[in-house]
Amino acid sequence: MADVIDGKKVAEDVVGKVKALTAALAGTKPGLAVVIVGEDPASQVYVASKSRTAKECGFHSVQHTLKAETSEAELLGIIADLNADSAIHGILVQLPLPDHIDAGKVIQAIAPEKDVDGFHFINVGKLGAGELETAFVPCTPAGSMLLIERVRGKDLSGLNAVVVGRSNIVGKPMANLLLAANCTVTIAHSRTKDLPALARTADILVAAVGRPEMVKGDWVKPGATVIDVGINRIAAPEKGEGKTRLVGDVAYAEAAAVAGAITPVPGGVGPMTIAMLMANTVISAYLAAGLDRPSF
Ligand SMILES: NC(=O)C1=CN([C@@H]2O[C@H](COP(=O)(O)OP(=O)(O)OC[C@H]3O[C@@H](n4cnc5c(N)ncnc54)[C@H](OP(=O)(O)O)[C@@H]3O)[C@@H](O)[C@H]2O)C=CC1
Ligand SMILES: Nc1nc(=O)c2c([nH]1)NC[C@@H]1CN(c3ccc(C(=O)N[C@@H](CCC(=O)O)C(=O)O)cc3)C=[N+]21
Repeated sequence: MADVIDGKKVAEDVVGKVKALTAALAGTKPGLAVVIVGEDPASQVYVASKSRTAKECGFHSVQHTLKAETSEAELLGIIADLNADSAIHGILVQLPLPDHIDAGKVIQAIAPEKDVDGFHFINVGKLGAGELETAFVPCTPAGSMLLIERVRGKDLSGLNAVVVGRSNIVGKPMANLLLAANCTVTIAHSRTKDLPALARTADILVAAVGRPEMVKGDWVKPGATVIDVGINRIAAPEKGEGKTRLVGDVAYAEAAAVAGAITPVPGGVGPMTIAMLMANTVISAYLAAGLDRPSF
């Protein structure tokens, strides 16, 4: 049976480090602004969790909850204000945005030095160029890398990594991080041929697809490290009528019988995403104060 990678525990370690760095930052508090447009209930849960963790870290935390009808111009105005506010070191605009707002335009309006999501082209470019020392790396892939390092150590040289999914938020930055760590990386997507056979070549298999339990046990190489990024809410009639539960993109029980180590859902990558947002924000505050960049 695979070792279960305890993302909650590793996230607590990261948050503990953020707290200590915050306490050591004389004079200023790291400031995080989270902007949410509309009332998507899942988004509300994540945003509440981000604000709670930010307060726990000792941050100055502000949340802008805007009506679903908010115009793009209004949102861009708020971002301009946050860009200019010296008490704010990190700005996160919760995605997805309503259809009448151009999400790309909004993301590129965030000052790159406050882009703690790592979605601005400046940060995307730095990651692509391997400039990890100065980039903000997207939180989910950054957190996934810390989990992989906990299992395999920091030296991932020569390992075969397969990333299933090529989104700008997860798949592509994940692949770039694994490449920077000297893995041999393959990115798979909806047009990939014989995905099960490709997945079986992976020493490190990352699933970021958004399809409940798609990755089966016989897709997993014995002993592989499996990182399940997927968060899917599905019906759970066994828990009662109308009840739901969270599952990943990996058929957990089957995969755990074969893998060397695996992340659960919930309690795997999800908590790491929030922890790395705090890490990026404290990094931003240190840089703004002219201090050395802390590492995680
Ligand atoms: N734990 C966390 O903190 C986070 C979790 N998530 C979760 O991760 C998952 C992925 O998110 P995200 O990257 O934003 O999703 P996207 O929908 O943006 O991307 C999904 C990717 O999966 C690929 N794909 C879809 N179907 C298949 C298939 N049948 N076979 C192979 N590849 C396929 C798509 O391919 P193509 O490009 O060809 O369409 C695409 O590249 C979701 O469940 C999301 O909820 C996301 C962010 C944070
Ligand atoms: N600009 C932006 N940045 C994001 O990072 C971002 C976003 N938009 N939009 C939505 C996705 C999703 N996301 C998650 C964060 C934490 C959990 C998390 O903590 N999950 C818990 C379970 C939570 C539950 O029970 O619902 C877990 O996996 O254990 C999940 C998903 C960040 N995202």
